[in-house]
Amino acid sequence: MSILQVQNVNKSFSGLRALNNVNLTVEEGHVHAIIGPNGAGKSTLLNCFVGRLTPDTGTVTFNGTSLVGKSPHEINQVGVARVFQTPEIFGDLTLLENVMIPTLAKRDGAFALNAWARVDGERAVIEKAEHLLEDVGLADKRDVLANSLSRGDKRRLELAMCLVQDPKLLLLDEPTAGMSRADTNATIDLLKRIGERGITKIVIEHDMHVVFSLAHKISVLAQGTVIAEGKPDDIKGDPRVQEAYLGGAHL
Ligand SMILES: Nc1ncnc2c1ncn2[C@@H]1O[C@H](COP(=O)(O)OP(=O)(O)OP(=O)(O)O)[C@@H](O)[C@H]1O
Repeated sequence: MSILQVQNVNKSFSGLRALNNVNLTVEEGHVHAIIGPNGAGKSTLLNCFVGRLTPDTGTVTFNGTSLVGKSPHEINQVGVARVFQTPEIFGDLTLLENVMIPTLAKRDGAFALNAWARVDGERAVIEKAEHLLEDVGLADKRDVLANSLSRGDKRRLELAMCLVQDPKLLLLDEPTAGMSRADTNATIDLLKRIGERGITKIVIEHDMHVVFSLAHKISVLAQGTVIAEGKPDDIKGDPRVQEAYLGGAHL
């Protein structure tokens, strides 16, 4: 069953066609990778899914609900969460506080920081946040300020902040960018474990090791157009992809 349908999406920036009639279907529970060379339109497409951009034409439907014209907050409320290339965390709060914030925001609609007093009594919220920190391997740092984390840990923290919202669809924009090979492999394992919960994921990624380790299906964008789509093995051998993506090099 599909969870996200993208039909005939177009987006231009002052004459530049960033997305050209993009069609995409994401199956529930799958990891769907979107790959392509720099400037292919991957981030533009993701931004159309989360309400940061509105397509000029076309439809984006999540679980039967149109996302076009909805605000990022509204889209988040229907179950779509995004992990950014540059982690969006609160540096001067502890890890535990960081993970608690999205839960409170989701529950109250608008989060007010003076709500901390109330939060003290909220054992369930604290326990959920603690579990998530454990899941991403940061439990021992729960009372540390987020500013002091390494880049890899900041990304893990942001992932926990997304997961605490119980998203149905998780969008990951280059989740391993700038990571060492060891951190990259740890992130692959972590994302596989999250996969066991049945959360659907869309991953934009340049690292083919990550893509082929995780993806059930891959869509290849080049100059705003989907030039190929299929299972990892099909994509690996597709000459159009090798030509467009790596200038003829082998994936
Ligand atoms: N806000 C904007 N204003 C003008 N042009 C833009 C804007 N955002 C993206 N573009 C252009 O649209 C095209 C697609 O950009 P996009 O960032 O979506 O590509 P990408 O595939 O994500 O690239 P990368 O892998 O380098 O992140 C590029 O030519 C880019 O310069």
